[in-house]
Amino acid sequence: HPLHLPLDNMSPTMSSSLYTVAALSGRRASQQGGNKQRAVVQPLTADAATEALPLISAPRRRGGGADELVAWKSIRQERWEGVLEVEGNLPLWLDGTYLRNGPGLWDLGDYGFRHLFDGYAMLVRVSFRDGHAVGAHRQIESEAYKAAREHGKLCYREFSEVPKPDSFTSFIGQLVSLFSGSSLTDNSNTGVLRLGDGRVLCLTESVKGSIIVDPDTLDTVSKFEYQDKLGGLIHSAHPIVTDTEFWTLIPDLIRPGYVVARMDIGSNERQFVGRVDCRGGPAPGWVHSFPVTENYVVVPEMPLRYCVANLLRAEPTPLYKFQWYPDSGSYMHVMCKASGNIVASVEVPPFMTFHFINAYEEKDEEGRVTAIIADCCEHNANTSILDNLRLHNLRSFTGEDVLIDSRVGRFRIPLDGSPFGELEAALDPEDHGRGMDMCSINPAHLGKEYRYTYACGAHRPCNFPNTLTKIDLVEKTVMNWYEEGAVPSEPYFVPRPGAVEEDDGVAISMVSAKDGSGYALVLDAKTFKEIARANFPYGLPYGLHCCWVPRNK
Ligand SMILES: CC1=C(/C=C/C(C)=C/C=C/C(C)=C/C=C/C=C(C)/C=C/C=O)C(C)(C)CCC1
Ligand SMILES: [Fe+2]
Repeated sequence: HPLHLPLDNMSPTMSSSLYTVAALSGRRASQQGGNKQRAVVQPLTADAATEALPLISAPRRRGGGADELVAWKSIRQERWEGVLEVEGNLPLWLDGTYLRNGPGLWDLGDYGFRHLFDGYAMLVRVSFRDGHAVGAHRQIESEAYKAAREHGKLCYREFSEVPKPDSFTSFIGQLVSLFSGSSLTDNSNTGVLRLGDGRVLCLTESVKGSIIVDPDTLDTVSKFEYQDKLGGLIHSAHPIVTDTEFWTLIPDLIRPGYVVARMDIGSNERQFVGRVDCRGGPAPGWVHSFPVTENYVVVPEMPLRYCVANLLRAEPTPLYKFQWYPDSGSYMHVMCKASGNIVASVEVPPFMTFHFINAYEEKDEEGRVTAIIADCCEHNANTSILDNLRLHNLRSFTGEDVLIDSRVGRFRIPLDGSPFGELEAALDPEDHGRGMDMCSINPAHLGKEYRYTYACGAHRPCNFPNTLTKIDLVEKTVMNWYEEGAVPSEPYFVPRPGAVEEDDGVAISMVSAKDGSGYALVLDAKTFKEIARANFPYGLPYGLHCCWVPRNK
């Protein structure tokens, strides 16, 4: 029988199973002897489903928005789990769990957040076995999310939102807590990765927003506490992770620069490797991600720099916590992993990137390293991409082509002491619709020469990347997947066990469809054709980064 869940993303034609978490109203909680809001897990019966109250009362502020895409709608049921209906044939070797993190809840009562990156983190899981799929989603229980749920208002400083002080004393308190880091969010809504020791870690750019989750139950297990003295309140949201190592970048806002640190897998102790001093000022450039090669760490310094004044501001500025300093220059630094020494520091044309794709060492005929090649999703040095990602803009597509152009930006950083590096498009950006972000590669090629990247591209006119694209960086050719009105997330490459060829595997993306439904799309990475889709019984909000947890590993 169809269940009437309080979930506006629910497809009316499908039934659902398993759990709901209902936040009890004050009335129900006090009947049970408590006076705070409490969440309980209960088996989902038809009765429970109709009785379950929305976690945070429904936002009415947006004025209906019947034609609003499900990709940009909050999910207000904390968790769900159930068997997914599969169309097509899932490969039998696909045995494990795909996890995707991202913002899932952008509303607190009648108050709607403004930016995509503000939403409270939600994990999506699709577990594949024997050609079947089980899906689930669950909110991450960060301190920021729990406090918002308990008090019905924002309590921590998010990407663009800042708690409103209710008195002068609390304003002073907030300033003090900003410097100590205690008011910074731990809303871990950006990445998810599997460490070589099996722990699954969710991340954002605050160090305290590093949270261990259980990949099966999606339980929030604990904070990932660094047991070292490196400090730092913020770090890159994309550490580089292999089976044995973890590399991270910590921007230093006091003495503008970056600390490069390395951690052994199995440990919680980062070790200082080296430091890069900024060549431009007044603060380090934003480092959402960075690339590595086999022997080097590449530290990007872009003119979109952290801005302490904007970090302190109560209202978001057009560039949020950042400021664009075109005269400060753009640089790429290269650090030797073994010694921590800087082996190159070159000036490059201005750039704007969130995501590095990969990097590798270019060698001459004698095998000497002559240059570092580093590829990224580059937004033509245009910071307006941040404005593209405001929820109002995402929710109001008028048919006008407003998505900022992007390309595969390829840096060449010479190691011969030359002062300048190059930045050029690695292929004609028209081939992927001048849209390019949310990339993945075959992890076996991390830091090494590689040929393929999978990403979101554009079918214009659009206001957001709306295709999936496979880019052959050697042949400079592209294959695209597109479905009208669909919003696909990062196509995550999962290699077939035992594969030899770089593109032998699948690319998995979660799609928020135009009709309000949602599904996990499985593309053959070689042909880039759909081989199966696993349908969720409700629409999924857009999400960010993914990882793969093989079974029994
Ligand atoms: C910047 C500070 C903070 C928070 C930073 C956060 C949450 C950054 C998140 C960045 C993301 C998710 C970037 C993703 C980009 C995606 C793109 C361009 C997608 C394109 C589509 O295909 C705090 C930690 C809150 C405070 C300190 C400063
Ligand atoms: Fe990212």
